[in-house]
Amino acid sequence: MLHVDHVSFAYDETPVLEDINLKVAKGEHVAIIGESGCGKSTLLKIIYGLLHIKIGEVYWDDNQVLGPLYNLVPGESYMKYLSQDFDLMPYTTVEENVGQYLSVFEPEEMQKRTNELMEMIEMADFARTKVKYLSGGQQQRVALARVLAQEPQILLLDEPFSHIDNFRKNNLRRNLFAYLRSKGITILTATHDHNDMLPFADRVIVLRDGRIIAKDTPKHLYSQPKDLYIASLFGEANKIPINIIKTYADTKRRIIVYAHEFRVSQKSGLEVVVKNSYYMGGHYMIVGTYEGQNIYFNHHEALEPGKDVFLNIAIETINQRMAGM
Ligand SMILES: Nc1ncnc2c1ncn2[C@@H]1O[C@H](COP(=O)(O)OP(=O)(O)OP(=O)(O)O)[C@@H](O)[C@H]1O
Repeated sequence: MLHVDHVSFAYDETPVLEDINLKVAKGEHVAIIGESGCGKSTLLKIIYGLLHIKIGEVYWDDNQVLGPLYNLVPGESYMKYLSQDFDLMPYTTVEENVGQYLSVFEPEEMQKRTNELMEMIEMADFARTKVKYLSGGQQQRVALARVLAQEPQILLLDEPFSHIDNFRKNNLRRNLFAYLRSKGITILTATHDHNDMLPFADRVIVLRDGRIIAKDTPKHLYSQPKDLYIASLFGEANKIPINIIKTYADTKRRIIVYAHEFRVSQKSGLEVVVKNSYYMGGHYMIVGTYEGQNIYFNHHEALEPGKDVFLNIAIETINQRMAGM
């Protein structure tokens, strides 16, 4: 088990992480999500032992992770960290990069594993290409295969798909996380893209300004977000008083409503004035206003700016959000 025990950290005077307490079981996949600058990379670097912490401790089972003051070579052997700068050997080939840490005493096995990993990242055709000639996305894929080749017990992934085009991303995510699960590797993925974690993570840690503000399953976090910050990690969302959507409700409590949960209604509901319509492919995202507050909702067609429309949501959605309050 990984145990981050009440860790606080600052690079200078400004606190970057405050009282981080986290346990991750063997084989578990935990996603760390939050806006840019909230401390995700810093947390992964601390877990890997790249930064010296004065407050708190990190353990993998009974081994304490010792920081750079104690380790000449950064990083722990049972752990691998895929950083945002890929740490590749630019003047050697894809194949050599992937196979670098595999045992040369079993050449056949080494070749088989290298091929398997190159297939997984869909780079077999580039086996003999020098890494410096690859695009950013291709290099990121090679970096992934390279850390996997080392079969760590725990893998720390920092924005692992940030440079990879959408065309490949979905397939790669599915292949990678299925592979890691089949090997029982514990995973921590830092991301701000919910697509990296909703289908794959067992649990999600939400960071805001260096603090953990939620720990939950992806499904629960999405369906009952505690606040607008959390909901906004999943897409456009609104926070509005229940009684302005359902006039009969005798509570001013505010609930989160995702843009796709609104239905445009002819006669009743929340009355908004349309400001803009944005084409999103399968729908339009409309920005309207209600008493000076922007309201985001989806609709199948664009709406004329200045038009008054009524928005409604299903009672089931209200009940679900109320249950989570
Ligand atoms: N080496 C450093 N020295 C000083 N401050 C730093 C250093 N690295 C990061 N920071 C600051 O620490 C805070 C957290 O940064 P961190 O990179 O951990 O955030 P993040 O959530 O991973 O962001 P992103 O999603 O953009 O990668 C930021 O305010 C950042 O400016």
